[in-house]
Amino acid sequence: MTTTNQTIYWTLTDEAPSLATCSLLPIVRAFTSKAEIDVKISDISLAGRVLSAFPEKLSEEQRVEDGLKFLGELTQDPNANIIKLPNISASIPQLKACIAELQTQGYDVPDYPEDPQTDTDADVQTRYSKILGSAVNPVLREGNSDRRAPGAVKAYAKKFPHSMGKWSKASQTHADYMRGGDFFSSEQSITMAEAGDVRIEFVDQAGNVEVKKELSLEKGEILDSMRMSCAALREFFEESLQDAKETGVMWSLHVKATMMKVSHPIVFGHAVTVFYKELFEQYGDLFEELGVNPNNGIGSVYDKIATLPTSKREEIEEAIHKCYEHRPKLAMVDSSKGITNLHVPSDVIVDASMPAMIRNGGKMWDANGQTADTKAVMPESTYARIYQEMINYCKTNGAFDPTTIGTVPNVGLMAKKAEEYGSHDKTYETQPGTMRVVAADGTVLMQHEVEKGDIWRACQTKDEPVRDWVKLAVTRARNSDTPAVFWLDYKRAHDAELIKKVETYLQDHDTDGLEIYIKTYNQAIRFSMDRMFRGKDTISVTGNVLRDYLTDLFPIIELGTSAKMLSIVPMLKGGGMYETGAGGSAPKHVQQVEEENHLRWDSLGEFLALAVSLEDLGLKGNKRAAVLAKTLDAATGKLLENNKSPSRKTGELDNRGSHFYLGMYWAQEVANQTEDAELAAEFKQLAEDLTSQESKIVAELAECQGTPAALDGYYHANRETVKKVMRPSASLNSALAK
Ligand SMILES: NC(=O)C1=CN([C@@H]2O[C@H](COP(=O)(O)OP(=O)(O)OC[C@H]3O[C@@H](n4cnc5c(N)ncnc54)[C@H](OP(=O)(O)O)[C@@H]3O)[C@@H](O)[C@H]2O)C=CC1
Ligand SMILES: O=C(O)CCC(=O)C(=O)O
Ligand SMILES: [Mg+2]
Repeated sequence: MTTTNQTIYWTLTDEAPSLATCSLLPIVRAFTSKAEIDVKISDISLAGRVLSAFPEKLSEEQRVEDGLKFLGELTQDPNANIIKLPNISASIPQLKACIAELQTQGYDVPDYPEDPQTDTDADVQTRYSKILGSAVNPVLREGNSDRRAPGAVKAYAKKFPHSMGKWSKASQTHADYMRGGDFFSSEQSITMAEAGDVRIEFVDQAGNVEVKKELSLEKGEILDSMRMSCAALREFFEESLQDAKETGVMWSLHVKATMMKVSHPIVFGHAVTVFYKELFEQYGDLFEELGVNPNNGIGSVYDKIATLPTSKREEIEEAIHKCYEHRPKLAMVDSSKGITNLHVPSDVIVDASMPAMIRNGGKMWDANGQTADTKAVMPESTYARIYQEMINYCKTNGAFDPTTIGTVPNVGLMAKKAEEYGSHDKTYETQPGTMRVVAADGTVLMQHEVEKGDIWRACQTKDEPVRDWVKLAVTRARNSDTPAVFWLDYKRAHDAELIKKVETYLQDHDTDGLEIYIKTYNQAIRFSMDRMFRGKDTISVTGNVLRDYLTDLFPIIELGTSAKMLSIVPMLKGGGMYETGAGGSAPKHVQQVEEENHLRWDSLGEFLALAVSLEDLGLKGNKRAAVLAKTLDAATGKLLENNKSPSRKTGELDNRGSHFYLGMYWAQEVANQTEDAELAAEFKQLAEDLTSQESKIVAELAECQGTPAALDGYYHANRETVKKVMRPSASLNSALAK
């Protein structure tokens, strides 16, 4: 498939970003249409993905194109130009809610079968499993990741700093993680000297061999295998709960059940059944009958008991409450609604939750709506240790000061489902026996003894992405004239393999005058924090998980949110994907719209992404696109300087208002530039209209706020209704229509 270089594919996603798109896109198109650029929508929303999976269940008019499949193919095209907004990575409870909503709207999509009994159910479950969890990003990310805060954004944060919680030296907050029995302690890793096939096998205690999966590996590919002990995990949870209870600190769990969609829901489930141990002991059989799945959170218990007679239900609710008596305080997601950290596995996601806690002076919310110190539990020790380093740093030096600190951008290994983030189809909850990786000739390459309930997984890292990542790191270090640190721990089997490659591939590049280091995670974060504290910048060059974690951690400390990051994925095949920021789809923001018609979503990530997307079209020969890119950058700079970003408060400038300002500044910039006089003339009218009507438009955008806004759906809102909500200014709409 080939495309002209005149199309930008703009993804339609979920929640706050999809609302924002309704307001922003008409403005964007007013500009791009003058440069013969078509901005096409591609629907990759959760609802869109569900609908496209069951065409045979839908009428002709109800069917939708499989946007993800289309874009996945497009990533192989050197002219691909995709603007990717954050989407929901759905947990099972979210998927079920989405299905139920579509059914009430008249779409005959099947229920999610938790425990398939028939072939039809099994087929439905397979189709849904491709939609669950982080199903979008790995398909589109056919390149490595380059995320940073542009100069103008950093300057904005220094001029208008976000608030930071105070850190006390006496804070009880700390990270807690397993000291043994986890993936870190059991990791094994090999590099393929030649291309070849391997088998993942399970050998039971009687010696029977079951082939779990066959893999064709490329020359130079790294394959890891590792095990987490179920017994050690449960013991760790019990000890950490008792320790929290004894020391009087709140307890919170931080995992990534969305991205790590197979292993982390299991880990989450163990936390639930250990925390509510007596409950599950007492009602285990009943829960089994009712189909309670602790991996879906304690919320699953509440869901399933809803159908029981009142007296039984109340008895179980009583038993749940009894568990709290001898457990520590549990961190809350929404204390006003009684939603705890263990309710739903997708509510607390480690990449965003830990930085938010650190930004908050090490505190999370308790059941009374008060903030409290917390024991932040991340069972897997590999990455948890970096958070403890930052906590230590903040306890010693106080909170970081956004007006003075430097920046830590990231170059992340991500392409081709690198490392843990591609392990889902090679993750197993085991029976007692041996899990092993065997070469075609029968040689056992790696093996682990496993017990019942252990989690065993294998991870692949291809050579081509590693080469590209090293090159990207050198290029970024050169272009930003900034030291770069590879965060690689020689004690980790996988990293030891990677270090050999990095040392080899660095020699392919001119690194004269560059500062490039390889440091363990703890050394790397201390080095970076020390420099950041002194106002200096340091590029982090990391694997896939740290890419994800650090591109929330540092931006949330530096800028208040990772939404303000420029996030570029230079695709291996030459195209470009421009992600908007590094954060998620901000469900809380939608709630505010529904209650008060105020959208606090900041589209800065979209503005930055669009500018580089246009710049790329410019480099590929479209001169007007180049002018639009430059003027958009200038407009974004002005928007930041004049503080026209959305406010959190209803009645003040929101997402729609900041879009208006972007449009006004952009039109002014285009009208005033001299590179393309004809284009300048074409934008004179729009610039004048928007400038002269500024106060009227801003008033119209404020007037609509304060009362609830119905969106006719959450996962599959009615687009026409949303458009009306998101485009309430008649004056702005008519200026754009002209
Ligand atoms: N690239 C992707 O597609 C990603 C998708 N996700 C998905 O998003 C969903 C929610 O994830 P969650 O971990 O809650 O993270 P979110 O980033 O959605 O939410 C955390 C908080 O970050 C702030 N925030 C995020 N984006 C913006 C923005 N543009 N403007 C202003 N503030 C912003 C908000 O803070 P406040 O409420 O204080 O305003 C928000 O509540 C999940 O389904 C997750 O899987 C997550 C990460 C990346
Ligand atoms: O795809 C996801 O689930 C989340 C991705 C993410 O958090 C990131 O890439 O920063
Ligand atoms: Mg992330």
